[in-house]
Amino acid sequence: MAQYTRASGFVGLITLQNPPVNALSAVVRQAIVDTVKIALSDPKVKSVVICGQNGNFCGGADIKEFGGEMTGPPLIPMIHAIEAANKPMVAAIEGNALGGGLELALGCHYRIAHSKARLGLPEVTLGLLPAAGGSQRLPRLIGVPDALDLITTGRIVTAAEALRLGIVDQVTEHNTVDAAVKFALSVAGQPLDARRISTFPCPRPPDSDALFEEAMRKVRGSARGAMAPVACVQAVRAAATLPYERGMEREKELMATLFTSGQARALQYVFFAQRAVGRWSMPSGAGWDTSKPRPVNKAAVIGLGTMGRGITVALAQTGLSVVAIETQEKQLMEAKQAVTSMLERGAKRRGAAPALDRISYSRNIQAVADVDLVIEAVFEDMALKLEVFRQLSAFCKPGTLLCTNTSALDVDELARGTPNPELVVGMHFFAPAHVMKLLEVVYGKRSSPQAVATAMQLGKKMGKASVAVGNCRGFVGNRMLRLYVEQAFFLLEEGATPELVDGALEEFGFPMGVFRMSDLSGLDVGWRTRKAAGQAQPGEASGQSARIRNGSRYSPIGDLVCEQGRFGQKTGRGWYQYDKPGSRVARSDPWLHSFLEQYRARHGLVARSIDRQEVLERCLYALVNEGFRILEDGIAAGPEDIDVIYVFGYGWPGHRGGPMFYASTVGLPKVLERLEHYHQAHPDVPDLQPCGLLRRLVASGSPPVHRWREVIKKLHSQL
Ligand SMILES: CCC/C=C/C(=O)SCCNC(=O)CCNC(=O)[C@H](O)C(C)(C)COP(=O)([O-])OP(=O)([O-])OC[C@H]1O[C@@H](n2cnc3c(N)ncnc32)[C@H](O)[C@@H]1OP(=O)([O-])[O-]
Repeated sequence: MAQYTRASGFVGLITLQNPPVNALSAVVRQAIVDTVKIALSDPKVKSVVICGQNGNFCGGADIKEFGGEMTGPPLIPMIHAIEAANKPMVAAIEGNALGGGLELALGCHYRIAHSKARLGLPEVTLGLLPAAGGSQRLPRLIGVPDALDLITTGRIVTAAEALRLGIVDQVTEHNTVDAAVKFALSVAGQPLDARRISTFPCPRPPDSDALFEEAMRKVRGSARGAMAPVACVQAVRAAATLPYERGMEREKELMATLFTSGQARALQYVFFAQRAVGRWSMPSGAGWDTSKPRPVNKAAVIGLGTMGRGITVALAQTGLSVVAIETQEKQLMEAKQAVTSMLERGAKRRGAAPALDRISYSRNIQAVADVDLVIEAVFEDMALKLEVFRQLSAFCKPGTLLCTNTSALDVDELARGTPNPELVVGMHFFAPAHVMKLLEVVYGKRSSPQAVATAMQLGKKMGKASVAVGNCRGFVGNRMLRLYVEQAFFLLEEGATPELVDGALEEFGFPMGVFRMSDLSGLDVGWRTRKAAGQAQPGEASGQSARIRNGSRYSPIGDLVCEQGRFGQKTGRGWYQYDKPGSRVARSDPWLHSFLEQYRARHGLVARSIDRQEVLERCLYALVNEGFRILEDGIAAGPEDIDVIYVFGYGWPGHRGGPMFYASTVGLPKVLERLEHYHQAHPDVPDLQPCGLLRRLVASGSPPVHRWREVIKKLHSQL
């Protein structure tokens, strides 16, 4: 709702009241319409201020209402009525003015913001565009290039930037509502014609056609099939080329297409999934609501390779004191230099001072003595990690949380090597750790809920999408990925090329297909793991046994490519060829194609024609099937956890909502039928056998994804 009061005798004060973010629900919109009417018809009121309660202006349209039938007064006429008012309307912006919230403010004649306010039109991140006039008013106010930037990216700006761009008229360090009331009194009675943004001509840059073409090329390149960024460019172009009313019609048409596209539904699911993973739970029932995190003011990072450096930067940027430890002098000096330049670059981008003095460097592990939490990021080697943990247990003060940054090692085994296993958790960061948004917080059998709560809270402070998951080989992300990559290898054996597989996956929306990604991250990483596990065997063995491990189909193709010294971009050769080592432009490699032909001939495999549909079904359904197994095993608490991991850590396109959401949109019966089909065709790949949970969900009528938790709970209670 919205409260109406009078301030300083002559100012009508409308306060939006819809905690926590004052979203514009039907009730709030109705209350705004009613209170604006009261204010405008009260002869004593000379001007009006609109603000939000609890220091938060407005988080935009109520996203929860998007799924249902539209009720209450629509936003567009409501904002028009505000703009058409014959008394000055002033927005007092504290906290957030986002989406419909900023559009409401743009309907006002003046905008006063607190210095800590954040403003933006993030609709594109929800698969939409600013369709309450935002796409038409913002370019008229700040010009086409800046409006294009903000609307197509959804970038949020600070009050200082908003002032520089001309979005707000004044920024205050003091009480924003008081400042706005004072301002409203000062402009009472002044003409308003020049303050109605919809009447402004849209400033047209001289080379606007080229500008829009460039903007379109840019969004098409990065959107990977997402419709909203393209529609945003089209809407801004309408603002620049059409009269306001026609522009509004275009905005409406474009919005209607997006609203019913399915992509918006997927992205909105991701928005709520991101929040749902914060309400984590462990199989014991302990969770976010029952476990209090310990305060963390000082942390240590052990091992300053690529991961350790990124983690150090991320911690320092969060405001923590960090002790960065590396035993070798040369590596320590190199790491210090790298961390300093990463912090300086980040600070320059944000226009802030680099947090250099928060970090102290040491070669001595005893420097951990007074820290609250340690993140160990040494080489992925169990014996080495066990030794580090033994030393940490000796030198840390009691109660220090011991976290291991590992992508695959057994957190329970590490915990068993310490006297306080309840203090041990995994923190699986993704490279580069100061950039990538995902963090898997891995709880072992003995990890205390408090330790998990502390790691989850630290992840949140670092701005990560943090997901609590159970301990198993590869945790959630890499455990599922193995099946996806394996299918891609099998497809090569059966007749596909890296170009075909990557093309299908990139068309689906991944930034890179399996093979381009593998070239980027280095083929040798997986090869080393497979050798350690006894899977990769040297030589060119042929015949059935060369492609079987533990009774299941195995493809040695990746191992053979590695034996040629082809490790990907860093060696200039991998699944593709590159101009020189380190180059990023992948080109088709005839060597690889003839290698595949020889390989098939040696193994008696006859290449068949494979289409993109099969590539998608084999790779994606195998991945999804493992996702169901992970849910069945209780490693992830719900489908949202898996989807957040894949969208934020593995390049899964957000407009497809994550693998589990995607499966629900394909239809679970279809996913089940295709898995059955492929399992029948490949009985030597047991992983293709549909998971019991998938069968159960189909048998219970394929409920929507938000109801899967009920089925999973029931399943676990019967075990
Ligand atoms: C014609 C249409 C044109 C206009 C379109 C739009 O405006 S589209 C909208 C454009 N606007 C945006 O895209 C802004 C979306 N919102 C945000 O980015 C952030 O919430 C924030 C920055 C406002 C606050 O961050 P923070 O870390 O302080 O808090 P938090 O993120 O944890 O959220 C707290 C709770 O509020 C909930 N909730 C939040 N917003 C909305 C909403 N609009 N609606 C409903 N609910 C919303 C959220 O789910 C959570 O609920 P839970 O889990 O407790 O049950």
